[in-house]
Amino acid sequence: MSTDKSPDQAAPAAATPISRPRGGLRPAARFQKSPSSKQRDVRPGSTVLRAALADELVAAALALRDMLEGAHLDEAIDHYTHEMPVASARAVRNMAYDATRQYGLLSHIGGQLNRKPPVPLLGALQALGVAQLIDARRPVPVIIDQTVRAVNQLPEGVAYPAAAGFMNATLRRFVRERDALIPPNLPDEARYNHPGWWVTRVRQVWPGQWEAILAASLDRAPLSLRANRRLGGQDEAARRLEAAGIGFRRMGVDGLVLEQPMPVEHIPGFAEGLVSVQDLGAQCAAQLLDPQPGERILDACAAPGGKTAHLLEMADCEVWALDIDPGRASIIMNNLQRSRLPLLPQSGQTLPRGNGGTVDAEPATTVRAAFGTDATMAASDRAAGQGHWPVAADVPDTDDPAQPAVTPAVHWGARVMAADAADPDSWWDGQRFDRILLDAPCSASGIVRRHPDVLWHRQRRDIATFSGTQARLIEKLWPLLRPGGTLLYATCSIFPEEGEAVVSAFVSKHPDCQWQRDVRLTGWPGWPRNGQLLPTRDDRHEHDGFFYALLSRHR
Ligand SMILES: C[S@@+](CC[C@H](N)C(=O)[O-])C[C@H]1O[C@@H](n2cnc3c(N)ncnc32)[C@H](O)[C@@H]1O
Repeated sequence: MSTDKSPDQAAPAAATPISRPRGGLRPAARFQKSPSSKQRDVRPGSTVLRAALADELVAAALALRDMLEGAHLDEAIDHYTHEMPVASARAVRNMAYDATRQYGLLSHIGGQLNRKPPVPLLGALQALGVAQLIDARRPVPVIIDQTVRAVNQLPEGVAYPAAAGFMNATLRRFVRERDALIPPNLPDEARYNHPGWWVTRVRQVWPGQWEAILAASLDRAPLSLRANRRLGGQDEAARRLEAAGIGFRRMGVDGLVLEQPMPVEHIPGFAEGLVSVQDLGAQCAAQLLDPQPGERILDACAAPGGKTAHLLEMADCEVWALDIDPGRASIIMNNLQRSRLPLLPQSGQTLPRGNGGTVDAEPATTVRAAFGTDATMAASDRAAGQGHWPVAADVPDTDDPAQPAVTPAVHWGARVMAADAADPDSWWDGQRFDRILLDAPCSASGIVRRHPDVLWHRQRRDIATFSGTQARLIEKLWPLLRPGGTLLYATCSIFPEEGEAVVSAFVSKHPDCQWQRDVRLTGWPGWPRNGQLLPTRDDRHEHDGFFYALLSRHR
């Protein structure tokens, strides 16, 4: 995890199914071309605290350009800032996030300023310059000067000979004609900084709340924490924060919201797993599913494992944590390790152990087929460069007198697998689950305030594609639930096509399924009966957008 996240974006990347960079990221900016940075060492650990604004603008423009071409914004920013001083990397992150949050307006202004569209990188730099000029606190001459200097640092082949003049002229024109370029009657995309189809759809489906939803989605999300109940819970986390002089509010049963975001490495107890970063709306999942000791639970789409960890913090249960993406499955293990939660050995696997030896797991069963060769814990261990995984069956050497007695049989923890939840034949052992969490892949339209790039990656037709995948997953997983068991269907979407519609269609076809609408959650007096949490800045219920439906299977 990067250590240079800005206060705005201190949280590690949340679970988000937004698209991968298309064709990989571009080469890093050539900071050595900058006249200012030529004379200074701007690498981390050097005495230089900040690169020139022109350098920061180049890095932000590269990241914005890549984001518009399909890259994850966070990944792009990390890529272009890893050699920058921490303060500059933070400034780049803030500039790139701010520009992404107002890209509807910036692209509208660009359309007015430019006779023909500039090459994408020059257009991204212009958008960043305009974003800086829109902010009335910024000194206009410095912004224009540094943005023009930044043009001269763009990689060869991007900036044509007159590009600096073009940038200078268009930024000055923006300053002169600002009011005419930002009239009150802007088109929806520019006015609400969401794609036009998105605005139309939210207006249709949430007629009373649509403007509040769009506004809340453009907010900077606060840093919300989940306290680990096994390590002292909310009381202990609160005590540690108070001792460090960090302002916070307690929210719900396990939640704490910091007054000021900060890099996660600075949060007391984060490294030891006392707290994890998780939105308050996401914290509802484990509470709704209500795991009980001794139960066998399936977390079907689990990476990066926030909800898996919460389930295990709540009860001594066995959680099968699946994710189709082996790389993301290994992140589940990292997160469980940090939270001091045990991994159960996979069938047929040999796991590394704390004292450098190995633990032989039980003989191979059908579960073994779930793993590709790259997805075993040992392989993930190597990839992640970790020393060892905490294993519930962490058997000490019996010939070492310093070691305690042999650990009794494993009875709770996570079995992490890289597997397709929609293909149970490839991983399921035939024993039904007591509870299933289906946190299905979705549009991520509820978590825009944390991932504003989702706005510019999604297309209208994607919503129907996600609905189809969600319907398929719930159909495939229902038979794995024991009679009397409970399935929690969840998405981080605000579109009913991915929530209410998927569940209604499913319930209507399955007489053994009952939708439990009268759910009460401790700490949530206004829990919505339709299970749809909408993104809100309300102090009492501060959260992202989620949809939850609790389904019970008749005996
Ligand atoms: C919304 S995220 C899950 C977030 C996670 N539950 C958490 O709280 O940290 C959806 C995940 O589903 C995974 N996924 C998508 N299709 C899948 C499938 N067919 N089987 C298993 N996992 C899948 C994606 O790789 C992604 O990590």
